[in-house]
Amino acid sequence: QSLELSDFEKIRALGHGHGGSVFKVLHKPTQLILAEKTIRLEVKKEVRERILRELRVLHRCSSPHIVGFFGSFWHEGEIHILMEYMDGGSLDVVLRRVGRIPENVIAVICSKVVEGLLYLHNELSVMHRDIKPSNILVNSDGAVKLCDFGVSGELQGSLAYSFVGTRSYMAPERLKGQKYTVTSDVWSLGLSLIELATGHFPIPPERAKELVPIREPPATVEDIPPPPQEGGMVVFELLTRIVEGEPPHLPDGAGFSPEFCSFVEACTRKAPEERPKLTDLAQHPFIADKAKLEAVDMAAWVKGTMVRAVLEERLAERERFTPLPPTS
Ligand SMILES: O=C(NOCCO)c1ccn2cncc2c1Nc1ccc(C2CC2)cc1F
Ligand SMILES: [Mg+2]
Repeated sequence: QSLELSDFEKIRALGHGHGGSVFKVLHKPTQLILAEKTIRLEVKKEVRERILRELRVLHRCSSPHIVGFFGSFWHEGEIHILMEYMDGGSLDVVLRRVGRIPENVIAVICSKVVEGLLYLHNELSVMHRDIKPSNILVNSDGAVKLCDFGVSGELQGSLAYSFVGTRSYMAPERLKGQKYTVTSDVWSLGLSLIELATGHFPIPPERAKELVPIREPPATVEDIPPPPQEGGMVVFELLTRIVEGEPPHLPDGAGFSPEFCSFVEACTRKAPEERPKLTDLAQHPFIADKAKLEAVDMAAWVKGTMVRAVLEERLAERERFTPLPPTS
């Protein structure tokens, strides 16, 4: 196999999700800094082979809105997936640092996520199946990219039963066991946008809670507030509310533009057939005005959210690559 476990040197842990851990690693032969995700799966040999074969499709995947793929291999019951390192991290962590994200920045994020979903649909014929802030990554070049999408049906199937946690971005039709369509990703996008804009997961509608103030990023990683206690609302009550309750929406009187409110309202319609298709979304006024989007300095905004420690780490890496001026 082209990738060898021994060629990778762990630099630091980037996160631990349900079923998976991600490390920042150095690939010694190429000196590339990558992110290595490991997922423990006890599956038969032919299932392991099929997952690797299905992931190989990712080598043909090249889009500015999809996290790069460098290969994958099995080792002692764990699959290792090597991908592009995104130094700005995932939006769930960025959100905890800054409280909530300004609407003009959300419009840029939303536009790139829709383009990424269109790429997955048109080029790979796959739906994402797990759109949420933690699967949208940003970097200090101002890029916004998708990861953890269902490119391998086998891996998707093997992970299906590991869904835990009290927050579900799943569309009502999916919670009712009906078939998952690309507009289910649109529902999840709508929920994610409300969370980015208000700083709260939108179900149950927390009328009492004011908007989380937009904060300056903390000085060090330790100052990042912990994730909301997992023991939130009882899961069943939450899922019932999603299936039977009114759809979530942006709070009125909070200064969100009519275009933003209209975009979110369309995404979170309960009936999947009433939700816009990705091509309709791409032309929605909230994200169709490219000049408005280009006016946002995304690179500067992401840098502003990165704790100093990570920025210093990044500069050190850059020095490693910048050739020293020739000695005179
Ligand atoms: O990681 C996942 N869920 O996260 C939960 C486990 O922490 C999942 C799930 C289903 N999947 C079905 N096929 C792949 C994956 C997949 N991982 C994954 C997908 C795409 C990439 C592209 C290179 C960017 C990297 C990935 F790691
Ligand atoms: Mg993830």
